[in-house]
Amino acid sequence: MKIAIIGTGNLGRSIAKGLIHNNAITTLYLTKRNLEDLEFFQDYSGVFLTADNEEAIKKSDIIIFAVQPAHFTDILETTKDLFNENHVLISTITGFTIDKIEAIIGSDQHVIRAMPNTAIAVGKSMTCLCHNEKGTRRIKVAQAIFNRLGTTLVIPETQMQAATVVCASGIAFWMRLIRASTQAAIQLGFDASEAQLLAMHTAEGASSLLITTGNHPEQEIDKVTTPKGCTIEGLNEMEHKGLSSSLIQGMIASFQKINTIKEKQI
Ligand SMILES: NC(=O)C1=CN([C@@H]2O[C@H](COP(=O)(O)OP(=O)(O)OC[C@H]3O[C@@H](n4cnc5c(N)ncnc54)[C@H](OP(=O)(O)O)[C@@H]3O)[C@@H](O)[C@H]2O)C=CC1
Ligand SMILES: O=C(O)[C@@H]1CCC=N1
Repeated sequence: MKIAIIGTGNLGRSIAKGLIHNNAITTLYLTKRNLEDLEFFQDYSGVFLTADNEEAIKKSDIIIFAVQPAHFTDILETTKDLFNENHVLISTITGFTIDKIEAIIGSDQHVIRAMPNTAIAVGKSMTCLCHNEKGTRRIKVAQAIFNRLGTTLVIPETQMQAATVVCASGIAFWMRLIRASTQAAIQLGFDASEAQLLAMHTAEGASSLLITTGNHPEQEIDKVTTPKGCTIEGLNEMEHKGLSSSLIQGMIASFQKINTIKEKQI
């Protein structure tokens, strides 16, 4: 696949690493204005670095846009005449609706919005996708790409903001939970690196149990909670202190914020 990433910052770099490590490219054009921090990618065959978005678009079929929302309008305005029938345009840009994209480039392009997360760098992104009417014909192509880099779910566009909070911001939320678990393990006597190892792999194990069995979390919790034991003691104390409520309220606050950003910045 001939892929271009327009705006190779934090997310774009993660996508590039995932594509390279999963052999998902024939050529990969990476663009940004200042190319210095992309030099790491120069050693990979088939990967080209350029500050010229037009060159990258002309030489690619799948165009992944990963710039900040404030830059997207200008980039679309300056490149829209280059898009042709072969192009699949994938936008990862938070809050930038299909309507707004079509208002600039028209409705005759395959447009897909993707909301991946930075775990795409290690092939473990939960990526939500939606598409315009024409994009219906290419959604399978986008799914094929992102399925090589994790798991995908096609959703209505109206759920994209919520998906951003749950999946993209979600990486940060889960990191904090793992860090807190690490801090507790240190207090319980493990050194820092051991503590992080225990926290990371326990989190991975919990997640893998649900993915593999399809069970509800409470079914797995029931298997761990010995009556009068230490697990239920710890769980109940966490809930008295508001663990679930705090996580839910944080995600609702994040969702409220994303809707404000959408109104003010785009
Ligand atoms: N970070 C995340 O986890 C996620 C981010 N997103 C969305 O992805 C988008 C990118 O986020 P993120 O990677 O964090 O942002 P970054 O700011 O890290 O990356 C954006 C990159 O775009 C480059 N850029 C700016 N203008 C241009 C231009 N005219 N042509 C080419 N490149 C340009 C910038 O580099 P330079 O200044 O050198 O040009 C910069 O490195 C955002 O819209 C965000 O909402 C979505 C899901 C997850
Ligand atoms: O924090 C943000 O606003 C963006 C959207 C998802 C990840 N980063």
